[in-house]
Amino acid sequence: MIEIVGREALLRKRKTAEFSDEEVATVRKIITRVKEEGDQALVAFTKQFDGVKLDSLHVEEAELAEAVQAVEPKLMTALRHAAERIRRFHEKQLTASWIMEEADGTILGQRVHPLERVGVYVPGGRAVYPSTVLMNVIPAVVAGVKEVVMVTPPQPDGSIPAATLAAATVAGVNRVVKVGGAQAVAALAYGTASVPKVDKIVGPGNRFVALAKQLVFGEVDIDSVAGPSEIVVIADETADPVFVAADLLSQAEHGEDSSAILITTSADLAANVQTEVVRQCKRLVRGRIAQTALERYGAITVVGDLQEAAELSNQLAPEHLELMVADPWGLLGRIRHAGAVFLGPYSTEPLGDYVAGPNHVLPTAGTARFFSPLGVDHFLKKSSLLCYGKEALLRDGPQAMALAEAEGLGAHAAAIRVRLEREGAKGR
Ligand SMILES: NC(=O)c1ccc[n+]([C@@H]2O[C@H](COP(=O)([O-])OP(=O)(O)OC[C@H]3O[C@@H](n4cnc5c(N)ncnc54)[C@H](O)[C@@H]3O)[C@@H](O)[C@H]2O)c1
Ligand SMILES: N[C@H](CO)Cc1c[nH]c[nH+]1
Ligand SMILES: [Zn+2]
Repeated sequence: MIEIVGREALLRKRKTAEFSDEEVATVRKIITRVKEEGDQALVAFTKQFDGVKLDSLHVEEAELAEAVQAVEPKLMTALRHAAERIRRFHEKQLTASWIMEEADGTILGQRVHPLERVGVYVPGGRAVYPSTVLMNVIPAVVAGVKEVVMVTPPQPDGSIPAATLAAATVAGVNRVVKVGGAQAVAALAYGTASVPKVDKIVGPGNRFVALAKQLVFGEVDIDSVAGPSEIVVIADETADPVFVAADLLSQAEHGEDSSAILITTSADLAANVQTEVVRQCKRLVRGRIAQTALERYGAITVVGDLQEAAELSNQLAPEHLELMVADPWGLLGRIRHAGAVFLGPYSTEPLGDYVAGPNHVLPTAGTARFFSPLGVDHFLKKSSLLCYGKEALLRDGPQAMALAEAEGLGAHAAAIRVRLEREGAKGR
């Protein structure tokens, strides 16, 4: 079910952030209809794609309170435990405004402000993701965002899973709207009667969601491409095949479009993991999904040494990278592109998905080359601050005028010259 292939074949299985013309056309149509018809389009698409006809897209306060009562106490405890660890990690990311004062009294600086209203996409579809609610919302709350609007697709009975709503309450969401897919992204970008227009849309989702976010970028800001889940494991002969197989399956079970790759220096480990994956997959509730994902986007490859393994992994720039080798800290220095790196046999990826604290919304499809994990910074924006005095103007003004003249921008030069002349200094 998971093939052992050569390096070239493995690279051919690599997923990219590209979309087909057909996908682009579909999502453009959805966006245009939501822009033109507002809630009416949201209701129609929810009927078409989620199979439910809704009279109201709103989740009422009472539904949120009921959800907290409805979920098992064990789950509430886990949500609060995870929320606390996620909050603590993200508080370390806060950046403060700052100023620098020069000897002549010039003050320069940077002011940091939270965004005012953000939209958080929480995937629904085939799985329930309360952890994704925490991971998206807590950094926004830590940053000081005033209003967090959460969108998520309804289930066939029109409800939102209680665990998702309970997580929204724990995390501090202000409003929940029952709508998913590209239509939800369009609603957040342009605003409808039920969905307020936001400044930024964050959160993972399937290809329709990821593409819609890219298409509305510019109208609003977006975080990054966080699409179908991925894992790469680099393992040597010391790795336990049971652990490696379990971790590959942990991401493969997300969806038929997930990818799971093992790069190893040991042919024995490769064969053992292959057998182990088959054995463990049979026991999984979502085994069918994992199996399809592994057939499509899964692979094992044997390389000559760990340096080659690290280079191959850097080429893939995976969302999650596990280093199951004798000296993971030694290998870390060779890793340049990965959304999150897990070191050693006990740092299994699902700990990062749920409770460790770092964000699980990570760049996918090779975009870890340039995108970072979702974090507090995504919810902050900065303004620069400049305050000149007379002395500094006399020093810098002539230099600025020379540059303005080189650019042929006379009014720029004149704005400085009138001040220099007022001070009795020669404008040029
Ligand atoms: N990177 C992360 O942090 C992270 C976290 C959780 C989930 N995920 C990923 O998010 C994805 C969730 O996908 P999902 O599909 O389960 O849920 P989803 O909420 O992303 O998508 C469901 C929506 O897709 C739309 N849709 C479905 N088929 C369509 C079609 N043919 N045309 C137009 N729209 C259509 C529908 O509107 C539906 O509501 C998975 O790939 C999973 O791996 C990633
Ligand atoms: N592994 C996913 C990100 O790729 C996040 C997640 C949510 N729940 C379980 N896992
Ligand atoms: Zn996961």
